[in-house]
Amino acid sequence: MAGLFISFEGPDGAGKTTAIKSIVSKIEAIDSRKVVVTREPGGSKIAEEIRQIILDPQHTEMDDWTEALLYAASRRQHLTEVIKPALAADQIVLCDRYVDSSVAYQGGGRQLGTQAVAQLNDFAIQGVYPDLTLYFDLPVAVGLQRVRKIGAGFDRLEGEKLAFHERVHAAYLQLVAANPQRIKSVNAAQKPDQVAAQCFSIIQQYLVK
Ligand SMILES: Nc1ncnc2c1ncn2[C@@H]1O[C@H](COP(=O)(O)OP(=O)(O)OP(=O)(O)O)[C@@H](O)[C@H]1O
Ligand SMILES: Cc1cn([C@H]2C[C@H](O)[C@@H](COP(=O)(O)O)O2)c(=O)[nH]c1=O
Repeated sequence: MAGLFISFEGPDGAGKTTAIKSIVSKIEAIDSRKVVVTREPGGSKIAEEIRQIILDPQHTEMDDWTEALLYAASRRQHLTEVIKPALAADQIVLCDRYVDSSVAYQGGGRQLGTQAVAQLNDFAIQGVYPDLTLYFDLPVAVGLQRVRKIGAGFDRLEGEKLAFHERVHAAYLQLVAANPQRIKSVNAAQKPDQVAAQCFSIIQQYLVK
């Protein structure tokens, strides 16, 4: 498949969305391909509807495997409707979270097992992995503090206890160590413009000038 697929990963409040916004124009300045910004869970009508179900803080009774399956279903729909067509059209896809989030949050955080959740997602993604994944490295408590400051309240996942988020963090670090070719760490504790600059210096190596 042509195109360039980049995912952004990390704990809640790590600054992924903020960085993606400022990276788009930097990419467009040197690569003529169309840049598509999207996110998971979500990114298409059906996938966004699944997102609402998953993140609703009132859905306290949701079974952990149901949660994992819903993330995978949302991913499958998004991949089919948005990511694959964009890559086939030789576009650049910047995706705020993708399959590594499921491995870290459901595999690690929910303790369903990182291998089991990766296998579940194999059905959804059929081998479509990002060319590059930027991992936003930040202590869990700092990210949650940033989210708290926004004042919009926590969604169902953000509202989990600290131990859950620490397990997510540990699973991410394992993913980073196991996939050095694909996943590159970014220091997300820097100022927003420094974070964006570090992301872009990595992405630049994948662009067509
Ligand atoms: N480098 C930074 N330093 C301090 N604050 C930041 C930084 N980057 C983003 N923020 C702020 O932290 C909050 C969360 O940022 P953002 O939404 O970009 O994170 P995110 O990784 O997309 O979070 P989530 O995964 O929870 O959606 C926002 O209020 C944003 O303004
Ligand atoms: C894709 C994906 C996401 N999550 C979690 C991570 C976050 O807590 C929320 C999504 O909210 P965001 O503000 O858009 O980052 O969902 C997950 O647990 N598993 C996944 O596969």
